[in-house]
Amino acid sequence: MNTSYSPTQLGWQAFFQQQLTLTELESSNLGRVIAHHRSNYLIQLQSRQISLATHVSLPSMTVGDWVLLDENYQFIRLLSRKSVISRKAAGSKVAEQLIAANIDSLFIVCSLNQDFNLNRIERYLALANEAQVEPIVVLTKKDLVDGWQQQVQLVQELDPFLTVEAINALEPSSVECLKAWCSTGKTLSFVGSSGVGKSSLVNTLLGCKEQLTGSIREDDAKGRHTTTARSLHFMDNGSVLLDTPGMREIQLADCQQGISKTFAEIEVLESACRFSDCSHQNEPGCAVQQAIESGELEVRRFNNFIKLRSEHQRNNVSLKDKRDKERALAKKYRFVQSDTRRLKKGY
Ligand SMILES: Nc1nc2c(ncn2[C@@H]2O[C@H](COP(=O)(O)OP(=O)(O)OP(=O)(O)O)[C@@H](O)[C@H]2O)c(=O)[nH]1
Ligand SMILES: [Zn+2]
Repeated sequence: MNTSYSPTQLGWQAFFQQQLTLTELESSNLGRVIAHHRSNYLIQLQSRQISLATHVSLPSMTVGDWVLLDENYQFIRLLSRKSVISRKAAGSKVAEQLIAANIDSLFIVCSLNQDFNLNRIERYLALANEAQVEPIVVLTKKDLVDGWQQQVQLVQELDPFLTVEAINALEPSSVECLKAWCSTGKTLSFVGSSGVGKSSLVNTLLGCKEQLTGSIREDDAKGRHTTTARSLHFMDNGSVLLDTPGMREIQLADCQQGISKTFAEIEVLESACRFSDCSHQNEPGCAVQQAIESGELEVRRFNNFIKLRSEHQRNNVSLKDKRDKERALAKKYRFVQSDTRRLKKGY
């Protein structure tokens, strides 16, 4: 690929510049991770792409990360992230999986037909709020649904300050409203279930067919997901789009602030309960139950809050336990290494 990009077109911002010395700025190469495959990372530099083989010595990286490379394109270090979206890895494995790094806004994509689900939107809002990136809820397939205005209203009721847009992802004039977030140097990411129209949206915004979409997937006899890896695309106006594959399971881990911010009004109610450890079931003086009875708080929203909070607590305990064990093991290795060195030197 011979296309040349300016640092700003790659999403370079003052936040990253501040992390470099003058010498590093003059003598090193800067690159952005644009794809993460099983055995390598694909790095976009200003005028070329390079492949960096995955290796235990490399930190865990994800699409959107900025890396510093020496003059021979050898890895020096990963730059501190402005934001990162992560989840607990799918399945029973206890690990955090990075989804996207250094993004400015997150498009939460949900279709207005069968996929429409307020609980799922709240889950994604918690992710965006944890990462402190601006969430924009994008409701697709407006052309296929009558009465979509009602669904827009339901999403808006989750938070009066939330931006909610209903669109037809296949129609350029319909996605025009999203261009306000696509300004030069900004990185946008998309999350949402498989088939909701993320790749279609990327294509319409880019004005081309860079991403294969579901209609092409339907020819795939194996029925595989169209988007198999996260990837970055560069828009002509200088913004960067980061597509993610549809995720069947987004379990929250390390997301306490995100959950608090998403359900702020419930936490305020909780603090007004008579008992500080109120379970909001049938205790006297429960402000949460009173709010549900008066219609001020929706039962669905309360149940989802309890569900996400307990899921988070469960995952966080296992993650913390894993990290503590890893730390203890690393300390043990360091001790054994220094002990061996000491014995070799004979003192
Ligand atoms: N009518 C209509 N069809 C849409 C719209 N958005 C997406 N589609 C269709 O829905 C199907 C799935 O769209 P994709 O863009 O592949 O969905 P995706 O979210 O990228 O799916 P994954 O790659 O599996 O994560 C395709 O056949 C699209 O043409 C829309 O707003 N209106
Ligand atoms: Zn209570």
